[in-house]
This record gives sequence, structure tokens and C-alpha cells, in this order.
Amino acid sequence: MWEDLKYLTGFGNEFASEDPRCPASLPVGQNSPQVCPYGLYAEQLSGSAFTAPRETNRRSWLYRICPSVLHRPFERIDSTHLTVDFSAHPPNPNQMRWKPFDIPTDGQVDFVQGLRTLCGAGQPATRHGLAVHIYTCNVAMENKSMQNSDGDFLIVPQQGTLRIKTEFGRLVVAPNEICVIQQGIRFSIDVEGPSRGYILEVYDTHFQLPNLGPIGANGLANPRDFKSPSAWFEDLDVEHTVINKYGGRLFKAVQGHSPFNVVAWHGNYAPYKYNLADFMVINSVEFDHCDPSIFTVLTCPSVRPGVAIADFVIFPPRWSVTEHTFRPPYYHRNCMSEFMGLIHGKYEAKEEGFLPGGATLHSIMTPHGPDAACFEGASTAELKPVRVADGTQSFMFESSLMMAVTEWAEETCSKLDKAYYECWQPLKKHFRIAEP
Ligand SMILES: O=C(O)Cc1cc(O)ccc1O
Ligand SMILES: [Fe+2]
Repeated sequence: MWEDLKYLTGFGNEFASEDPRCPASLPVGQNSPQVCPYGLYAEQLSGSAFTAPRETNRRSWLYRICPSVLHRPFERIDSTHLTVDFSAHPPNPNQMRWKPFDIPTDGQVDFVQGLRTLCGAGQPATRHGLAVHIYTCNVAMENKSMQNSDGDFLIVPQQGTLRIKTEFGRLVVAPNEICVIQQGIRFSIDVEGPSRGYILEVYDTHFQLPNLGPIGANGLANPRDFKSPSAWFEDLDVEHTVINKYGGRLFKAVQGHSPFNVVAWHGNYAPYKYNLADFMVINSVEFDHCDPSIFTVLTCPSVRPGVAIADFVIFPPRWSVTEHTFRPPYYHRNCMSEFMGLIHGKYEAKEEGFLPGGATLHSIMTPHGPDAACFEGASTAELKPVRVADGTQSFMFESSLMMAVTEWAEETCSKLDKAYYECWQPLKKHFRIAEP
């Protein structure tokens, strides 16, 4: 059943979907009939203020067997490894690199139990900021779902395909694909084995496609390649626990039915997935190294034009053809924070030490760039056309905010590579003044 899922295609469309077992379950011509088809309850899920302008207005109407309000009270549960308190741990401007995060091998850990906050800035309470989390897990969320009241999750699986039930239907998301599950949408994740990945959480607003400017009407991530689930329900009267991430803390509420009981829905607020292999890569074909903004898949804009709360940027396989050019990334200091992860393969600027399932963080104005081996190699390489990053995929979460790392990231996880700075220490002085 999970193998032949049918998706609805297009980014941000006004979709309409009915589970085929219940034809004509969507009300016609109105959202709230006195009695809904099949005796369903109508429920609106608002992902923007009612009064948001049309371009950014997001809401969906769900027609469900029981309304979401049918649950027992929320109670606090342990959430020590998740935080939104980014001032709890002192800031650290050093270049940081983490070895791959361990996937639990003893004991059963599901997606919610395996969430760890690595870094972030801002606060969900004031609807401003972001967080980066790692998930590691090995079992399904059994009769358990999650809703994130704090913001949207952009999930980047690195190992293990995820089978995700949502209120809108089901999604299968494999490594090299990503998915976005927006604020408030309930989901439950099953895994095929030991699984690991990265999460970018944004509090301000939803992800958008970047503008294309002179690129024209096509290119980068094309809207048609985004896939949303089609309606699917289970009519299960079982004890089910809803986990609510609210203000950075976890709460649980028990109810007597599955929340995946939406028979039909319509609207433009729905989760989606995207295959990174569908990205149409644009780059320099003559000289110099373009800024990585050319590889932006999705952006969560701030109120300042062109300045993102978070950009999701990939470094996809591509041809490198530039002439008389130092082809790898340039050395730089940036007014933005750069968090990077590696899905598979090697990253061109650092072939050693940065491993799949690991991460790096180069904070605001922290100097970084190619390691010494990369510099020497690329300065002398023959500049013929070559494939870069074939069979590899790395990505960056870039933010205009100053992210602080958590105590878990800097101490508890024991994955921080204290020797990272050494990769630049062999950089030699090549300066010479020409003989007259
Ligand atoms: O630091 C990095 O590795 C990411 C990066 C890549 C690139 O091609 C140009 C700038 C940049 O920050
Ligand atoms: Fe950088």
C-alpha cells in the first residue's frame, strides 16, 4: 500500500482530495454544510492569520470522522533534549564540526524520542527564529502522532526511508528527498530500520520558492515537482497519544481514536515532499564561483527584502567548467550563519572529516573555506570540465540569525570534533614579490 501512493503535484496549489473509498465526501459549493457527506465533521486548519494577504494566506478544510478537539487534557512529558532557550548555553563563535550522530542500537527509540536540538535562535512564542534538530530512531511511532505548534519542520532524511502518515494522507520520504510538515499538522513516522536525519524548524512563516529574477520562468526547484499526499483515512478506535511540541516543550494528550481520520480535504495548507534529484542546477559556465544562493531550494523570508530567516540550499551533483578560476568555495566570512549536513558522499571543500550524518556550523562572521588539501589541489588542477559531487549530496541551512548551539550539541553528544580547526593549519604562505 505504501508502494503505490498517489501524490498531488504542485507547490502551494489549491488542492482537493477525497479518499477513493468515499466518493463525493467533499462538500460542494461550501465549506460548512449543516450536515457533511458521510456524517463527517468539518474542521479548518489555519496556517496563516485569517487576514493574511492572498499570496501568503494558507488554510485547509478537513472532513474527518471525529474532530481534533475530542481528546483528554495535554500533560507535560519529558523533553530535556529539545529546547527553545538559546541563551541557556554561552555563544561560541568557533568553527564547529560534528562526527556522525549515533543511531541508537540498543533499545527502541521512535522519531519523537530521538529528537535533539543542536542549535537555533529566537523564540516560537514571539513567532521569530529557527532551530536545527537531529533525529535518530529505529522504531515506528506506535499509536502516537506529533504536532508541532511552534513552527514548520523541514525534514532531511540522511539514512533510512520514512513512511509518514499525516492528516492529509501518506508520504514516503527517502534519503535525497525532503519533506515539509507545517505547524500544527499531525503526523506519525514509521521507519524501515535505523534512521537519521536533520530538521530545520522555522517559527516566523512558511517556506516559499525563491524568486528566479533573470533566470526566467523555469529552473532551480520547479513547482510541479513538489508532491503532497492525497486523502487517506484509517477508522481506528484505539488509544492514541498526540504529542504536542508547544513552546519548545512536549505535551501528550490521549484520545480514543486515530487522528488520521480525514476522509477528504481541500485547501493550500498541506505537507509536501521534494526529490533533490529534480533540482535544475544553474551555475557559472565561464569564470568565477557563484554564491551558493544559486542552489536555494526553499526559503523562509524575513521582513527584510532578500534576507532569509532560513534558506535550504543544496550542493547537487553538477558539471564544473569554469576557466582560470579557483573552483571550490572561496574563503569567506559571512553575516549569516551556515549550518551544513551531508546526506551521502563527500563535500568538495572538505573531503576528509565531514562525514554523512555529521554536521558543521560556521557562525556569523566566523572565517571558513576549503581545507588545506583542497586549496593546494584546486590551485594546481587542470581546468577541464569535471563532474563535481557525483553521487554526493550535501546541504546548508543558512540563516540571518545568530544561532547558539545547545549544551547537548557542544558537550553531551560527544560528537564535536575538537580538532576541526587543524584542517586549515597547514595552509601555507604563497606570497612572493616578483623579482624586478
Ligand atoms: O561554506 C561553505 O562550504 C558553503 C559555501 C559554499 C559555497 O560554494 C560558497 C559559499 C559558501 O558559504
Ligand atoms: Fe560558507
